Amino acid sequence: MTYVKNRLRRTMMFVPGNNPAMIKDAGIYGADSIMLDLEDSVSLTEKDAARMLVYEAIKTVDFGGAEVVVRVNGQDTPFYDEDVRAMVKAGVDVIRLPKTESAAMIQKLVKDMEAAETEFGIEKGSIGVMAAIESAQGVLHAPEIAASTPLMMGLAVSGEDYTADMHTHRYPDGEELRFARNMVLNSARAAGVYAFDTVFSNMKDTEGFYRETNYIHELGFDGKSLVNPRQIPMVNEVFKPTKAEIAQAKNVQNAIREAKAKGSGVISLNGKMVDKPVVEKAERVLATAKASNLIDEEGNYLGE
Ligand SMILES: CC(C)(COP(=O)(O)OP(=O)(O)OC[C@H]1O[C@@H](n2cnc3c(N)ncnc32)[C@H](O)[C@@H]1OP(=O)(O)O)[C@@H](O)C(=O)NCCC(=O)NCCSC(=O)C[C@@](O)(CC(=O)O)C(=O)O
Ligand SMILES: [Mg+2]
Repeated sequence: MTYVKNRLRRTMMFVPGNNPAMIKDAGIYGADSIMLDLEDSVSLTEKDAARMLVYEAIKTVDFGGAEVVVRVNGQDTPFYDEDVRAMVKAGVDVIRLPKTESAAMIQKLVKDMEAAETEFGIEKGSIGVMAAIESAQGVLHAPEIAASTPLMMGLAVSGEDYTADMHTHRYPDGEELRFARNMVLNSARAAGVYAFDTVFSNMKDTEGFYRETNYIHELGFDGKSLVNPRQIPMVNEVFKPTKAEIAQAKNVQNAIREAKAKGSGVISLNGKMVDKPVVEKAERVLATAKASNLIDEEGNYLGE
């Protein structure tokens, strides 16, 4: 497996690391990233067995081209050292550190990964890291955490632990997460890394899931942590650029090409100004459309 810094990461599905049936089939649902969990979905008595299972799975299971992320146990637990060592040896793509509260915690993770890479003769820097922001301290230090290492792939908001730390609960309107979401997203963008929204745990509330996914898509998140495969197509639907958005993005690209040929960086398209930020947004729409197989290399629309 190989860590790729830039790729489509709309859906990151948690898979409990002690559940062989779920792990075996995790690749069939089309998640962009599969997150094998050694932390809170695994009971204390199963930590060692889950680590061995996840290690074997990374070596042998076909995850259908998904990126493979492992959430190790926290640095304040007796499981962390062996989790990191085993996952580096297995050749995971990305290690997710839970309950990250400082840049120093990520720098320790990178050091521990380097030690394991040396031990097992693995190329340095071939595994990415990501940080879960799950507390008031984590949110306050999100800017430094995001910029703590060139290996940083992204930051994730973790709404369940965060709301516990803030002495509140999850509510349908998401007000309790507003500050954390904005801090994490802004910190990720400032450092040039990915931003992931938190899990939505009520599988029966489809309407609420769509509402939350639309909201975080509008804010600018790259993707969402998920707990169930039924959530994958719903996120993809929300994140998919429409045919009209793709056509508009192509018009913007053509218009700016024409403007540049005339020596200008700004032009009007159907009465609206097209300048650098508009072009950047159009490029992002086309990159997502391409990665979602909605257009070919030449930009021709391929349809659903
Ligand atoms: C929720 C439920 C029990 C529902 O079960 P159900 O059985 O009712 O589901 P069904 O829909 O009926 O399943 C249909 C078929 O899909 C298979 N299937 C289901 N889920 C699958 C899956 N995840 N991976 C692969 N396969 C799956 C299933 O095996 C079946 O396969 P088959 O029998 O062959 O048809 C189940 O999904 C599940 O266990 N989810 C993962 C829970 C988890 O990991 N929690 C920890 C992470 S959060 C956290 O820690 C908080 C956080 O840290 C987060 C942060 O940091 O962001 C924070 O602080 O906020
Ligand atoms: Mg958590």
